[in-house]
Amino acid sequence: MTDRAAPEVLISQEEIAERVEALAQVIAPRIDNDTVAVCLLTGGLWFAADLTRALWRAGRDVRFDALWLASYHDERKSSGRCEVRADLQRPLIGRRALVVDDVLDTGLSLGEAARLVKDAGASEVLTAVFARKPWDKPRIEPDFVAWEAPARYLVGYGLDDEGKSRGLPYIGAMD
Ligand SMILES: O=P(O)(O)OC[C@H]1O[C@H](OP(=O)(O)OP(=O)(O)O)[C@H](O)[C@@H]1O
Ligand SMILES: Nc1nc2[nH]cnc2c(=O)[nH]1
Repeated sequence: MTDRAAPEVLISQEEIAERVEALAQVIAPRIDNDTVAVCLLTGGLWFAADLTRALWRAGRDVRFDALWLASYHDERKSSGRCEVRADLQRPLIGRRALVVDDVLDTGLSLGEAARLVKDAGASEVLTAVFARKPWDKPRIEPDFVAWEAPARYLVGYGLDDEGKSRGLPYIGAMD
């Protein structure tokens, strides 16, 4: 196994948990139990798992679905294209959707997901990201943001370095 330099911790495991809990309190009044949480795979999995459980504590037992999109592959810069690797599994017609992802950078992935969800017939599309990076003109402004991140290459809490480090319980910077 090759040892790499540990990432610089930007937000701790404890602070992530606090922010997810606080965000669920803000989101809960805007959704109902018929809302479908749409997790963007792969990176959104960790935040979506925590957020849906925090929403349950806030009184909302949402439905769950996932959409697998890929844009960065193993690069640190967006390819500018968003590939749909797997589509939604459940009917969305007439239901409110809450699209959940780990990070908003250029906004290409979240914007594309919101469009796909709307095209699938959702009555309303809300979007939530854990981290928002300071991109000049993102393609979409998320409805809910847990943490304003710096313009650095983030890893942990779903964010990967060529597939590694998604399981770090904190978010760190690699650059
Ligand atoms: O706002 P953007 O510039 O589109 O960047 C954000 C997207 O980048 C990452 O996905 P990636 O394509 O790396 O796939 P992954 O979910 O498998 O990590 C991340 O999970 C977001 O979906
Ligand atoms: N791992 C990772 N993926 C991203 N996709 C968009 N921005 C980032 C980032 O900072 N880190």
